Amino acid sequence: MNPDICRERENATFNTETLTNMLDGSAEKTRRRREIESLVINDPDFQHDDPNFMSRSERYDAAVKKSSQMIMKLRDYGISDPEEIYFYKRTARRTFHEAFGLHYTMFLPTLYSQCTPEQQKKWLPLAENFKALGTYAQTELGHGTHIRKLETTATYDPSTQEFVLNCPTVSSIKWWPGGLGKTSNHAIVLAQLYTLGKCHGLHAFIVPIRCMKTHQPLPGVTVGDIGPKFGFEEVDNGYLKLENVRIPRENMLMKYAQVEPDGSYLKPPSDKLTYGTMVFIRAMIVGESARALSKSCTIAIRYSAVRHQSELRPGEPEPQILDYQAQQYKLFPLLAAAYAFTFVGQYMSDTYHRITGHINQGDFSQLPELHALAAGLKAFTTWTANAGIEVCRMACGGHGYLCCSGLPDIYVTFTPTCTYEGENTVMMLQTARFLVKCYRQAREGQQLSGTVSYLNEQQRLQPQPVSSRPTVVNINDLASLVEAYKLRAAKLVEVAAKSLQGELQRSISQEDAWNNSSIELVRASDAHCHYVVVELFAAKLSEISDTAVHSVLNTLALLYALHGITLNSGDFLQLSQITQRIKALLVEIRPNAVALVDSFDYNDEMLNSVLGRYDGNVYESMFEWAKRSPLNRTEVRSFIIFNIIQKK
Ligand SMILES: CCCCCCC/C=C/C(=O)SCCNC(=O)CCNC(=O)[C@H](O)C(C)(C)COP(=O)(O)OP(=O)(O)OC[C@H]1O[C@@H](n2cnc3c(N)ncnc32)[C@H](O)[C@@H]1OP(=O)(O)O
Ligand SMILES: Cc1cc2nc3c(=O)[nH]c(=O)nc-3n(C[C@H](O)[C@H](O)[C@H](O)COP(=O)(O)OP(=O)(O)OC[C@H]3O[C@@H](n4cnc5c(N)ncnc54)[C@H](O)[C@@H]3O)c2cc1C
Repeated sequence: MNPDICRERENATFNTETLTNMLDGSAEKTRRRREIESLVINDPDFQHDDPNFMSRSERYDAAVKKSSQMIMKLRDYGISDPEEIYFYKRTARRTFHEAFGLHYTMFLPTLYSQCTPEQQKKWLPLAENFKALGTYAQTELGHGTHIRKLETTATYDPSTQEFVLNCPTVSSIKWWPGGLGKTSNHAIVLAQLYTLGKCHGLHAFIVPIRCMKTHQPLPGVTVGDIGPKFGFEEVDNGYLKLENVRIPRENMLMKYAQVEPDGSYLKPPSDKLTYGTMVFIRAMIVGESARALSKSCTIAIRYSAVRHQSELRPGEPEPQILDYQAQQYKLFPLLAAAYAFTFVGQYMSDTYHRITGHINQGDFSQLPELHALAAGLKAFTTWTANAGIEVCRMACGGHGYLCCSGLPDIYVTFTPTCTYEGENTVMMLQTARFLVKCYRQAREGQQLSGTVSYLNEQQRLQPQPVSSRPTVVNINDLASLVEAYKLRAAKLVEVAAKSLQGELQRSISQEDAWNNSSIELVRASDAHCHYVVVELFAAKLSEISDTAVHSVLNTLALLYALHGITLNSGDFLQLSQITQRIKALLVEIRPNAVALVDSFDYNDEMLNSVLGRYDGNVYESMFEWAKRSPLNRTEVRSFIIFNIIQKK
């Protein structure tokens, strides 16, 4: 064990196992999680070489094999709890997505949430036993964001009680769905529903695309892989062109909307229920932001504890780079954000399941807030985590750029979260749409609830414009900082609403007014989400009984809140002493930095990083890794070429 990393662990002021148990929910949950992870770690089938030594085709084939193995093994172990399956899979797939990922994350959830009981009776056994292997095909070449303009059609033929699926133009070809290119034999296809000559907008259909026996594309189906991407190498994101493909009427997902045998259309309680799967994934992505950022912080902080470089004081030995204030200022706010997002991810998941429970009972009243919260937090946390992963990579110097550091793979796998499941700017504008509506309701005296109730509070307490009020902040008191974020959010929502109002008074259209206020609208959503994150971080602290853990997390929460103020100082009164306070907090966190990342409890296999190894023996393992590179399998590779060049 590297002596530096040993010393770091000896200097910690809290018990990492206590914090790990808190993050898991209990000591028993930690035990069980580790037990499941050890099933993968000790399984020779999952001991393979670094995918970075493989070609794309090899990586895809290996991913399909791994997905298949995981299915068999989970069955053999009798593991069926979704959370335990997740622990098993994330250990086996390490940093990468799995080939069957879309089947689990979108195809199955859509069947669960949008099929009638009869349809579930038919399709769930097929899908849960992987006879029907599916994806979620919504995006087209011409449209990803603006789904009301998707062009694929599903036209009902009452004479045969079938839908005829068509991609009428090149721009209507389905493009991007994960697992579509080579893996799936079915797809949930989002298409414009036409019946009795009328268009009823976007609906979901189960479309067989490959023969369940031969896996050959079915008649009228052109399907394939869209080619190499920035990452996601294990996933065959694909294209799908449908030409007069007929499916039975029963293949339209009819839990909410129905087409009768004669073609008559029964509309849903809300036309946004078709969008439900997207809300689910957005909510889950918040937790993915926490995991990607916490993994990156684990790697960068452990490496920074063992890396010695340069000179702090002349004549002294080279210090650990973690002792540089600049290195701490890079990494510790990200470590704080990783903890914040871990708690927000738990809150988002709980909120999603609570509200969808009400929706399943027919209460749709909280759907707008769920949509706004999932959209905003997905955008807010992925933007922060995406940038943070790059900061962690660069904080590791040259070795951070090696694939064996794990950071390039974390980055290229994570970065599309800023785009898929709702491009982040578009999502922030969706949240803004909800905030402006709530602001106007508060102005009219309506009582708001949930995460926007502060808009009432500000109106009631101080009717004068929010922006005119002084921001007095006690920088050592988290509650005071939460109030500052609340005031900032209220102020920026008011600024955005007033910008809209001002545009409208110039008698331009609602749409142009909206577009001309987009900068303020996005900033208002960002401020709202930032307040929600700070507020939830503070609320979590009140649940922590262990004083040592409470103290270190309180320090992190103060750092997160104060650092956020410096990043947005234009929105807060720039409090000059904040920078000094931040410096003091960095010093406070320094002895606990490694223990704090240890508490995330990522085993080396899952971390997949030579720099972030638990034992800190970085250089030896880097050298061993490099020697396994395919280019080093022969001592001489292109001698012939050199020979030719030398002869000229
Ligand atoms: C965890 C790891 C997973 C890895 C795999 C992930 C693979 C990736 C998969 C994908 O990317 S699937 C495709 C994802 N695509 C999108 O997310 C498309 C984004 N675009 C949209 O969602 C919509 O086009 C829009 C931007 C929301 C606009 O929709 P629309 O034009 O219909 O709405 P508006 O006119 O803006 O608003 C109307 C009204 O509807 C409400 N609303 C919009 N969306 C939803 C929703 N999902 N749920 C509930 N309500 C919604 C919106 O708030 C408006 O309400 P009011 O203000 O009128 O009350
Ligand atoms: C790795 C990956 C996996 C994917 N997997 C799937 C999948 O499984 N299934 C599936 O259906 N799709 C999938 N997608 C597609 C994904 O959902 C879309 O790419 C995403 O919704 C963004 O849409 P777009 O590509 O049309 O971007 P665009 O909307 O064209 O974005 C381009 C720019 O336009 C801006 N813009 C667009 N509309 C507005 C507006 N109203 N106001 C302001 N600015 C705007 C955006 O902010 C952005 O800056 C995947 C994509 C990726 C990268």
